[in-house]
Amino acid sequence: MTAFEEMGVLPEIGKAVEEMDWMLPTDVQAEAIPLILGGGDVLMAAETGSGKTGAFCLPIIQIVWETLKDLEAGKGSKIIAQISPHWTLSFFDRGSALAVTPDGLRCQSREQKEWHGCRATKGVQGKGRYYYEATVTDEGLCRVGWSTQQAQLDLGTDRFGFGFGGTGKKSNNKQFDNYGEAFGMHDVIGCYLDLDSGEIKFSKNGVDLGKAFTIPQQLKSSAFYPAVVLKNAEMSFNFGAQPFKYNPASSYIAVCEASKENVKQNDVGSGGMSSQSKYVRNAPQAIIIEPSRELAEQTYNQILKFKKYLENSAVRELLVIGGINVKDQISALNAGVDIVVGTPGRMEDLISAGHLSLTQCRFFVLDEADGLLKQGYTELIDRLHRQIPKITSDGRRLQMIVCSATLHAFEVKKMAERLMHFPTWVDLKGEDAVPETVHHVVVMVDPQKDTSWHSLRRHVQTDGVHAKDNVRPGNNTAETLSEAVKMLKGEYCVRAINEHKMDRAIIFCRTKLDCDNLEKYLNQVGGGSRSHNNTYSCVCLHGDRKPPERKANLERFKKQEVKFLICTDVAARGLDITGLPFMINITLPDEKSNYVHRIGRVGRAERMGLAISLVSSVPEKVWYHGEWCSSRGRNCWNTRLTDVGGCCIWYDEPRFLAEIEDHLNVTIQQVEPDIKVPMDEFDGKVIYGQKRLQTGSGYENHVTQMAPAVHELSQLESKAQLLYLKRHFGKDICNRN
Ligand SMILES: Nc1ncnc2c1ncn2[C@@H]1O[C@H](COP(=O)(O)OP(=O)(O)OP(=O)(O)O)[C@@H](O)[C@H]1O
Repeated sequence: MTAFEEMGVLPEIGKAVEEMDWMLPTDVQAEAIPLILGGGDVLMAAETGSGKTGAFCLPIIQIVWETLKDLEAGKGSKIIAQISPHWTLSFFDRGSALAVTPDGLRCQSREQKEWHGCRATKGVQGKGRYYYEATVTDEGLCRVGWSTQQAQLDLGTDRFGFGFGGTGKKSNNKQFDNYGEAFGMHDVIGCYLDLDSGEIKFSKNGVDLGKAFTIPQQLKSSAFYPAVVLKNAEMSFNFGAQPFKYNPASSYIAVCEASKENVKQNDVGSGGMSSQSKYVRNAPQAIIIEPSRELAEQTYNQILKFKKYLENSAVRELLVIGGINVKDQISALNAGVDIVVGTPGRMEDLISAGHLSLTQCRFFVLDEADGLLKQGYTELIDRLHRQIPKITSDGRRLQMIVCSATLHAFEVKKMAERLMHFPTWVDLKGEDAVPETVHHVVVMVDPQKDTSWHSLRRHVQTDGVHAKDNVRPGNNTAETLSEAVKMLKGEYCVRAINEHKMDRAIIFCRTKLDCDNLEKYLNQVGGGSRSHNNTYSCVCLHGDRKPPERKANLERFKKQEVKFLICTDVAARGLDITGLPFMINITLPDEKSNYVHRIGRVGRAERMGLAISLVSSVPEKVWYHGEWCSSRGRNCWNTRLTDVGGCCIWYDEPRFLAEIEDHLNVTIQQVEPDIKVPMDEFDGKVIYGQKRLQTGSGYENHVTQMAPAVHELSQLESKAQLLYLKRHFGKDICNRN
């Protein structure tokens, strides 16, 4: 049995995971997998590269697969069998978008355009006077009442159903007439059925609204079932097992107290699901939202690996991102899909056009949740969440899973309060932490001390911010020093590469233009982009590159066809490049959590990594194109500052460095401009990109180090014992010793 199986993971999934060389679950996996398998909402805050993707994908695949197997075998939820002897809403005799809680006493539909209904598991016939209560528990449209088994679930639209709706209308056979008064949130509707006189009536909050219907002669011998129909609404039911909020008139009894000979079982469901609650093809069980295309694709690929040994590979997954033909995605959705992984924009397009349905969704996953919220997707997430039924079609509760290495953001906590139910935090290190496998250092770039920029014959093309300024060596204006920093950073980048003999590194720049300029420069110093011996071969990954190019560039870097990947923060989160040893920050991010994510591209899966950040000691003037910039930066030459209508700001890296240090509660080690990293500063010799060398147990060294302390401790112990003996037995015993 694999370690994963011991946590309850299916053997087929355990086998696939073992094949990936995952022998033991990581800490976050060990905590989160059982919680998700157990049905909980989980907030996962664990450091970069700690295996969060597996922690949510594995249990989701397992539950989705088990549900599919149950459906195939014609089984409903296991919960149903336990509660069927009682009066509840039926799990089977219901519309496809209507969900029922496991106790069968509350139902909900989030479908906005159609009505979805449900009947109770039992009805009454023959004689007697019966009563039950229905309470409105969420805003929306609802109708309650009684119907026979022949009636459609859309109560009141044929002659077999008798309903009372929230707008103050009674309805039977599509005849809607004014009755009583309107009702809404928190109102309790009493539903009366008098089989002796053949009458149906209702009450609102205990007030009798008078006769609503006379039961036609031809239906008198039929069984009548409590029935409800909802449009984006929720109601809870009391058939009499609990005390009623408003007791009925004395001649009426709770419907659940009807004598046996008057009770008729609802026969829909004994043989499986009703035609109305059958599986909907384009309604997946899991929706996983990722902040970037690359990350969505990566998660999708992991799912493919995990499900490899599941029988017939029954679980169908779909990648929903821009850059892929939407028609193909629509036809894949129509063919049937169980797990959808994608970016928010394309996901919402497909949902709002009706191609992707949320009615069967039971897992709503937000990977890199703080990133999604910071990108402005709060409303979209809330909107999608509103559309997902909170109680799933087989009676289970919607599970929401939220994760990131930097989850302790205010907006995440607010969202959790708003959308999640009793979530469990899996938070192994507290506030955002950097993995021990990541060595991170900063190099100050000081153009006043390092004047080598005066005489550079060749340098990286700068972003042009100072094109109209009088910048030249010897003129120590802020603009000149800023331009000097830009030139020096190109040099320091090459120096870092050379010093550490880097043949693989991810390099982060602040803007797309900076990436393009650095790409050109590295290719130039390396001997040209087409040269086979290009020592600085590189590619770019940023938002201005077309999706196929982004994908191809990432692939080339992963396959080690090129040495360097130059990117903006679009690649800061989640990207997993096996054994990546080095990372360079040309400029620090202004968002401190992004520092954690960027440096977390190295030091993953227990391999060591070195992250070097270049930090300018003086302010650097940089582009900042906001919404006010009509071209959003393209060919923009407005070098005035933003506060006077321009598109530039002064970037203060020492301040950002201080903020990052404060946030992480560490002082990041500074190294000299030669970028030599003294190994002893960390923990002995490491080879970046590889797992820490296992030099035995490490105890030999440990014993030598501990020896003086142990000796001192033993002396103290003997002193303490002597003192004790003196106190209790006087001098004699001590002298005898
Ligand atoms: N149990 C395990 N044993 C060995 N390797 C694992 C295990 N779980 C995950 N990994 C590997 O660890 C690496 C990082 O995993 P993953 O990408 O899920 O990290 P993450 O926590 O999501 O990081 P980030 O916060 O950067 O997104 C991957 O290469 C993955 O294959």
